[in-house]
Amino acid sequence: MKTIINPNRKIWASILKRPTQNMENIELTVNQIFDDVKRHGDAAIKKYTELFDGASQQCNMVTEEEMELASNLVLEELKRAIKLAKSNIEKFHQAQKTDKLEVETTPGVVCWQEKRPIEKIGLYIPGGTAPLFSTVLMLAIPATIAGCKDIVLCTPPNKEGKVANEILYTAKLCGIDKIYKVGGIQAIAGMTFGTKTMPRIFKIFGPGNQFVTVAKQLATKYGVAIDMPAGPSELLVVADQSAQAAYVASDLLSQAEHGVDSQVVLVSSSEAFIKRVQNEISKQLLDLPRKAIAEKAISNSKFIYMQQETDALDLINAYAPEHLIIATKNNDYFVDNILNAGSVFIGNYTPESAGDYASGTNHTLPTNGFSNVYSGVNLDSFTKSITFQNISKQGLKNIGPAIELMAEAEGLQAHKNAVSIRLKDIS
Ligand SMILES: NC(=O)c1ccc[n+]([C@@H]2O[C@H](COP(=O)([O-])OP(=O)(O)OC[C@H]3O[C@@H](n4cnc5c(N)ncnc54)[C@H](O)[C@@H]3O)[C@@H](O)[C@H]2O)c1
Ligand SMILES: N[C@H](CO)Cc1c[nH]c[nH+]1
Ligand SMILES: [Zn+2]
Repeated sequence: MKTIINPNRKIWASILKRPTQNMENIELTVNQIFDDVKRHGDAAIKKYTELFDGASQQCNMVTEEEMELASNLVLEELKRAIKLAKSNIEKFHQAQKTDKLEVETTPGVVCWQEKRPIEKIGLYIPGGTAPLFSTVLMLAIPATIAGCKDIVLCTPPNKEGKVANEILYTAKLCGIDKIYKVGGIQAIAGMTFGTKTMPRIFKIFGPGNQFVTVAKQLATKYGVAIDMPAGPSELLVVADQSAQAAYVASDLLSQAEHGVDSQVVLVSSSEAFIKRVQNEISKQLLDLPRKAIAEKAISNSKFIYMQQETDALDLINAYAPEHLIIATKNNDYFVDNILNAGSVFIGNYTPESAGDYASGTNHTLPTNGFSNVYSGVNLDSFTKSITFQNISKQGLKNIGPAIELMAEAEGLQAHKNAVSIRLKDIS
């Protein structure tokens, strides 16, 4: 683990490049699978499920009996933990509901905006290297609060063609019953085109590996919306001597264990502190069941000494991390000035894992620098705003002449006429 000392701004982009695989190869695979699923529907999905997940299945839908059985197999203690997380996630997302916004812009001209749910949505739950049942909570809860009606869930099966009990239990708890044992690119393609067994949906939500993320991006070319690119997990920690090296190491490892292409970064104004964190990482790694994955991700990670807080802030904003932990003497400076981050965790007692599971915020967040333009999943992700207006006779008298003038100046006579014909009747 090497420390980079006060890197020059010119090399920020190159040192902070994400450890993604060759995207061109992935795009090629994604295009081929999309084409195949578009032409051959379920048969193609079956073929790729066998190829990538090693599962041979006759039916790709989870049955009611499977749901029931799975729910009975989840330990009561874990069920209680899931329910606590559900309650907090519900509270935070319920509070995101906003009232109807109404403004009388000119006397007699009333404009308002109302939110309506997206009708048909698809939730992708990662399951390649770990069955992320917490993601079911993060997607199904806001979808239900927003009022989405047709919800399907896709997740990869294991080699026996089964989905983890915890995913099925959590889905049942959240009222989701249309579950497809399909993952990866083939799941995204299935929801994009629709097949005999899978419906075509309007918007796809959820995180995934690079294959899933590139597939979601391709889905947009076929008229399906997506929440955002939410790929391999990332964490940037900015910490100084006031932080606990062991805590910081545990946070960095928490995101490193997601996958070999995860990226974690430490920025600190103390070289001695960085050294302590690196030593702690080496120690803590030894006990991790996913040691090999975390070790590979750590090898791609960056430890950066930044003498000046102002430079550190600029670097963080340029990197636009998915998660940002702030543990410094001067937390307020970073909190007040951060521009680009998916979700921020403040102080020594706010591990990033809290947001992954149970504090209430959503863990489906933009990666790969996209937090400079995208928000993480929230209640609004599941709705669209419709504007309405109702203009009285007096209202049209008030703004009509301005509309007539503007329409004429744009050379759009029919637009002007639509106002003039009414004004003639009123006056
Ligand atoms: N950004 C976020 O909000 C967020 C949240 C949770 C998890 N994540 C990330 O989600 C990812 C989950 O990844 P995962 O792999 O465990 O599960 P996954 O479900 O995303 O992907 C597994 C699927 O990938 C496909 N696949 C695997 N290798 C392939 C290949 N060579 N060619 C084509 N398809 C292939 C298979 O179909 C497999 O079912 C991790 O990278 C994790 O960091 C991100
Ligand atoms: N850290 C992931 C988001 O990048 C979310 C997650 C789910 N389970 C554990 N972690
Ligand atoms: Zn995580």
